Amino acid sequence: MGTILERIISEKKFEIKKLKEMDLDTSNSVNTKNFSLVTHLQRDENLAIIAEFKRASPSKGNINMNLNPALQAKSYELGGAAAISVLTDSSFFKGSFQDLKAVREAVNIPILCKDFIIDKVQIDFAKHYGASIILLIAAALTRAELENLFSYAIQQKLEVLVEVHDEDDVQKALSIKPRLIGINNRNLKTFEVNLEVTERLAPIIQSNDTFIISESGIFLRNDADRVRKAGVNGVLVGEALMRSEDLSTSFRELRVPLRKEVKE
Ligand SMILES: O=P(O)(O)OC[C@@H](O)[C@@H](O)c1c[nH]c2ccccc12
Repeated sequence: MGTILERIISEKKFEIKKLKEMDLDTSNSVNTKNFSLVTHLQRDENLAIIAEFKRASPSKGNINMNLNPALQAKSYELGGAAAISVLTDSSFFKGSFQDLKAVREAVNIPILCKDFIIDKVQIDFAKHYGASIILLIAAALTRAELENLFSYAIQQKLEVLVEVHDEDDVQKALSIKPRLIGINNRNLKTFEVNLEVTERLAPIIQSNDTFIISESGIFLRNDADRVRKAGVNGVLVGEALMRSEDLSTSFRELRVPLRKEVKE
């Protein structure tokens, strides 16, 4: 059986074979327009929100199967999202590259291709369908693989969010000096979610050149405040926004000021 992460990775190996058999017509690529999340984070005075389009997940089952990706993405942009994350994994999250493309055509902010990337061909597809940022999960890669995929993505002019969940991942991630590190509060082996993970790991990442994003399990202002205090620049939010019946209120709740002492 193995952990969910192991199961996903073995499914990816199979998908990668299929991607390699397809001929990507790069003359027909979606225009990525060079949007930069790093540039956004350098200027944002509030907690930045990466809003995720996530129809379903292995831990929660179906979250919201009725939403249109382009319309939801437009509402995220209007609500003040810094970037949009789109799940492209189909087997476990019911996403697709078509969702990514639909979102790219609907908004003018950076888009993160959310998938389990272990091969360059997935980076080519992410870029082709309009991603400006890709995710690399430290726990799914050796240090050498992480380094290779990271430099390949940078050559393709993509930004990279390196995801960590424990101290070993952090050491692996820091060795490649990424500009964006995501701390996943959800353990991809057990599904357990705990914001304490951000509180533990953010202080050991602190560096002027690296922006930190706290990922998963953020629903309320209290959660946003808690990770902001731990020193992060932004949050990645899926379920809370996919279930929200009033997105502008949800965004207002989560966009807490980065420095508490700044008062108007
Ligand atoms: O729906 P949540 O709890 O707000 O979580 C969003 C996001 O962090 C989560 O979808 C995620 C974080 N890292 C991942 C890696 C792969 C797939 C999904 C994820």
